[in-house]
Amino acid sequence: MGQVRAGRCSLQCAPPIPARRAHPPDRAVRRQGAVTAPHLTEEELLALGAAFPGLEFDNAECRAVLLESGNRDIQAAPGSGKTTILAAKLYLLARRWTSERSGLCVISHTNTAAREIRERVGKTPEGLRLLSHPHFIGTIHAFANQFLALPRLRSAGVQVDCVDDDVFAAKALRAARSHSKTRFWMEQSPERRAALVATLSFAGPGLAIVSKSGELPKEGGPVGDFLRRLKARLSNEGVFRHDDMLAIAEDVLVDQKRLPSILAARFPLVMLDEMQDTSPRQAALIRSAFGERVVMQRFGDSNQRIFDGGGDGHFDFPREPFLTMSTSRRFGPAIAEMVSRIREDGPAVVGKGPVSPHRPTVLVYDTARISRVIPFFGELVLARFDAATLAAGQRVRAVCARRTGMANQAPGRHVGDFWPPLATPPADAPPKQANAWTMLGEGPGIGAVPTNLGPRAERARRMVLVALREADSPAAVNVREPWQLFRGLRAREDFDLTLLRKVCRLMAMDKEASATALGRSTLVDMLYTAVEPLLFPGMTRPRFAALEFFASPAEEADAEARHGGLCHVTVGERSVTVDVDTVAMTKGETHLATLYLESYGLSRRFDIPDVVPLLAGQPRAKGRLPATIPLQRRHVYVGLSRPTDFLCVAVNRGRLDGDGETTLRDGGWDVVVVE
Ligand SMILES: Nc1ncnc2c1ncn2[C@@H]1O[C@H](COP(=O)(O)OP(=O)(O)OP(=O)(O)O)[C@@H](O)[C@H]1O
Repeated sequence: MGQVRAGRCSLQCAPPIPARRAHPPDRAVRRQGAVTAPHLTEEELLALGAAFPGLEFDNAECRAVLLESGNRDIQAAPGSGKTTILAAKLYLLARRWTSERSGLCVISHTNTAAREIRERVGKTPEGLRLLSHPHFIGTIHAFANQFLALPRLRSAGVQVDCVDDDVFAAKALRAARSHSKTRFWMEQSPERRAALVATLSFAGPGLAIVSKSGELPKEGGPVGDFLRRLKARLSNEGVFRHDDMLAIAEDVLVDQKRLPSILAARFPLVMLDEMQDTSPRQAALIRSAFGERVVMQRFGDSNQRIFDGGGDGHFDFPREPFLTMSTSRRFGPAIAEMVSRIREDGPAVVGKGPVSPHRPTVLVYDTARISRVIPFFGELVLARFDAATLAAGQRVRAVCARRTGMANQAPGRHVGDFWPPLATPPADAPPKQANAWTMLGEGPGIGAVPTNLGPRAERARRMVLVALREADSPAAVNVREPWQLFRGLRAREDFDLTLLRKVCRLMAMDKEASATALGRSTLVDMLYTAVEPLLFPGMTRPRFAALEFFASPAEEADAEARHGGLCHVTVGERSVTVDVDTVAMTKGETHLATLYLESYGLSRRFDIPDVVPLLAGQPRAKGRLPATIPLQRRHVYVGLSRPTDFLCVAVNRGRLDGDGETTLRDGGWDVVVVE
């Protein structure tokens, strides 16, 4: 079984940072312990004017954040420029950074946010330096993978093929169904037990094998033992769930006691973005990775917390005494007023962005007209903004808190009710598989050193191995590593490796080869020619090319899905595109105009009807709210705080009580009926 045993994972202790021999930790700590976060001065802030023309940094709250050099939380209102200030601060720090061994560590919650920071930082030559060693800008998962879990797995001899919940689920379910006792057990309660199998995971330090969807059958029985062996086998084949990597990272931290000193020397200053959506478990992981020795600055907005982390601990952001950025640069006073009414905590948002002449508007629709809601909003936008404003590139968006939900309620329950192309895919949609083009891509470690030919060549060889496995080639049976495959093939007299080597070299050297549909089909064709003698006779060229493994990469699928969210609205000669999506996918964005679509939440209430009195500026009801309500309201808060100029909210007429429209009008909203 290799390094991972059934029941418990016993990965060997690994030095956490691969360069350990070159920089023994103790020496590194002593030598690098002197590197501390630079203290920025008022004079240095003057450089921001030239580096970021058009932005202002003279606000007292902004300056306090820029000059802060200690451990501090920053609670920032929506649109207050927290991402902008973070990028400006990184630019100033980059100008002062001289160490080649220690770097800045910037950790965010989502890939989108990490990319946004990297793009902004990369706009200046000084900031560009932060995009490579010794600095790190990436997600929590990328950090945990790159510095904790992957080194541990590598030193235990486990090669990681993919970290993907869907791929894991597909493989686990396939294996479970081919084991007769487990298949019989699953048939007793198909949905629940399939979920148990699909989410087999490692848990906590110690790496116990559990399921995220309930209790596993006990060890000692045929099914319980099989499932534990299955998890161990998939791990040894290099297939993991995202959560596994966090658990492995936690495990490393428990038995590598010197790791926090090493990481603190490597990264004396750590900045955390989107802190509100970092789960308590992730926050604890970061805290124990760096210990108390680093300076840690955490940016976020507790009012925008829409991922609750599954209740895995106490949420401690912002910690007193924290700095505040309460002034929004995104919108003016009218939108700020509406956004403030719905906030959970803290002072009102001050709107210092552009003063818009367009009044916040409620769109009231009858159920029969629900499909008109988004086009109607597009028409209002066309009536309010000229062609030049629309062409300037700021987006027009319709957002909804819920992607799915089948409640027995009048439509308006989720985004698919308003925009059917975004309705959930059918439950029997095929599960995601390992993907050739993702494997050839740049990997999960945003912020890693630039990829060189070695790792790319290794990825190409691994891609060949997995392709052979997916094609059920006898040559891949019990072969775990690419070098084993190639050594075996070299020894065979009936197989000529020359062409296969050529294909691998092409995939490694020509990054663009897999970037287009034509390039990808050419590669698959060449690969087939090279490996044909290793395949079953029935595995014809078209069958090989049709393997799920060679499907278009995720980005293209995403792009197609995104296309499904676009609503083009034309009036006369002019048109506008309304881009429809969920709140979770649009957080952090700035729009010209935003339509917030009501939805039916986990609280078993509709979000907008539930907050009509608040939206109208009436005092909050006293008493405790059911636990799910604040989360639902925070979605409304995030959605309402996106636009610079025009804010709309859609609500079903049947859900507004008799006084609803009057209440909203009295509270400063225009109310328009959807025609
Ligand atoms: N210092 C500044 N001077 C002028 N405009 C600014 C400044 N900072 C931010 N802005 C503008 O305000 C808008 C919001 O900025 P940004 O996205 O950085 O805010 P944020 O606090 O990260 O938002 P959110 O919390 O809602 O995601 C952008 O249009 C940005 O250009």
